[in-house]
Amino acid sequence: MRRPFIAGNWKMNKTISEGLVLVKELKEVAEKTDVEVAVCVPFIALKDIKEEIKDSKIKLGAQNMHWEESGAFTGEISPVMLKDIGVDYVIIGHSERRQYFNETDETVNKKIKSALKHEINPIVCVGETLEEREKGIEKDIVKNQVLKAFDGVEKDDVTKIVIAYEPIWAIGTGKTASSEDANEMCAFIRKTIEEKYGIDVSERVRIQYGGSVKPHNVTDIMNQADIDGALVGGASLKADAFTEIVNF
Ligand SMILES: O=C[C@H](O)COP(=O)(O)O
Repeated sequence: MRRPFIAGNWKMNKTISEGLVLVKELKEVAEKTDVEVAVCVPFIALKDIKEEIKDSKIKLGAQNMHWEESGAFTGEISPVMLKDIGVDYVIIGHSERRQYFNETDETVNKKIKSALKHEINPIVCVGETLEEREKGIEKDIVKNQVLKAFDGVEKDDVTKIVIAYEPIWAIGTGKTASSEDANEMCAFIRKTIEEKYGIDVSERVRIQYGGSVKPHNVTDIMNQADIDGALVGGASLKADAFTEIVNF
């Protein structure tokens, strides 16, 4: 019922020409699978990558955006600009943006509502730090992030949003949450959505896991009942590894 969704987040990697080489190699796997496949690429590569994948099944994502449509915001990119290129998804509130660029629950919420207004599907990231998990407050943290992210979001829009649960301690570290722990949190996120919007919505919203997803652990992760996909960092930079992940 929920279509599996594997998205690669290239982060600040790949020149345009390197990115073009990679997506050319991914077209075939996207063609042959029922899994939805997206690449979330640096802003400057969006247009060229779009041109390369326009006749393929690969979807295009950005990694951030401003919530305003235009204005004096030096260095920022607006939803109007992303839509003009034909972007399908935008990652919002990635932990690296929260940690290094002062992204807050409030800006995440503004960005989500703006993306929806411009018909770009948000992939909203939530997740706890290691310290928070060790204190046993990880569910409180994640619930709070989810509720603040969805504040004011209309029921009809909820399933346009993909939620990515990314425990911060698992990102780029080689440590993955056990698939059971990851599923437990994804089920908890789904419950949080159910409490706010009802089960008809919560059963349809897609929840990804992110954090050191690799070819060797993806099957186990994707076999979990409440995990509908993966947001893949490091392993999305190599065609063979990402292809194996998509073919979990
Ligand atoms: O957005 C992707 C996540 O931050 C995971 O990155 P990673 O697969 O390199 O751990």
